[in-house]
Amino acid sequence: MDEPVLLTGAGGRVGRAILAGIGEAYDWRLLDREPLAEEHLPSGVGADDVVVADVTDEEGVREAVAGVGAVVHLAGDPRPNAPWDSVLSNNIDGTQTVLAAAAEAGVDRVVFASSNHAVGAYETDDRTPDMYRKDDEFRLNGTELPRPSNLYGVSKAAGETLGRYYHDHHDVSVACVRIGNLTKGHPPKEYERGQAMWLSHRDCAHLFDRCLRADYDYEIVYGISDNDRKYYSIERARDVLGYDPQDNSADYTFGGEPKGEVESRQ
Ligand SMILES: NC(=O)C1=CN([C@@H]2O[C@H](COP(=O)(O)OP(=O)(O)OC[C@H]3O[C@@H](n4cnc5c(N)ncnc54)[C@H](O)[C@@H]3O)[C@@H](O)[C@H]2O)C=CC1
Ligand SMILES: O=C1O[C@H](COP(=O)(O)O)[C@@H](O)[C@H](O)[C@H]1O
Repeated sequence: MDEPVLLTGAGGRVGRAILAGIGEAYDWRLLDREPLAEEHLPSGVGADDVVVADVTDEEGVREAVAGVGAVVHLAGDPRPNAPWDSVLSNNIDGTQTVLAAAAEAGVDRVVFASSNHAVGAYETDDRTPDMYRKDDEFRLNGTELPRPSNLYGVSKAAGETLGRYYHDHHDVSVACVRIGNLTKGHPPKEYERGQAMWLSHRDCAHLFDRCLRADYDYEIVYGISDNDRKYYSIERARDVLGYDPQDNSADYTFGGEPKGEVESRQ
């Protein structure tokens, strides 16, 4: 891609994982409401490429999207227990502001950080904990209706629907990635749900890279590694985006140690 890619929420966990993996592959414009630490900037990204703005600030966002070819929209309140006023402003209003500015500027594609919490209520008492385990065959594939776990999940479902609207009415390609649990270095420790939806840092960067390169119209995909324990299908991400994850929480003990290291000590 010749034009810059705008990354919102660049200073956060997901933003840093993306920049660590594919920071050198694109010409970036980075936006966050907090100033970004210089050590997290990829080489080639200077002060002129960094925008300190809130995604609810229409004018600031309009300036940030001017001339970009794509937007990766991560900025928002990531807390599953976030209160309504925060998700309404940061997640719903912020996402609408970003999508509207992108559509107005003629940006080709927007990649939206959705969440497992948009569908968390599929994890019913009668399905859990079996659905978190390797031999259980229950799968969500992205075609199901949202069933949010919480108001944060409602805001993510709203972001997906806003993406649908801006795709249908303004021809923006939109990929919504229902991210599982991004954890660096190892799957979440002693947490079955987290191990079923682990997204490693390298698979995260690769998945967003595919979202920036593949051709699609409107997609909802799950963003998890190729975990044995999965209850989210990654087939759509493989087929449409060419996602080819390298990591699997089954390669680690329940406590998060690489199995190879444990075996070599025995
Ligand atoms: N980390 C994870 O495992 C998951 C993350 N996600 C989603 O991915 C996105 C990024 O999450 P994380 O990096 O984990 O969160 P984070 O809190 O580490 O990073 C979010 C970044 O966005 C910025 N930000 C927040 N509200 C903003 C606003 N109104 N305007 C401008 N900047 C703002 C913050 O300053 C921060 O740098 C979020 O939308 C979150 O809901 C979804 C599922 C799982
Ligand atoms: O959307 C998100 O989901 C992950 C996983 O949820 P959890 O309730 O199992 O921890 C969460 O860690 C992350 O903060 C959130 O943005």
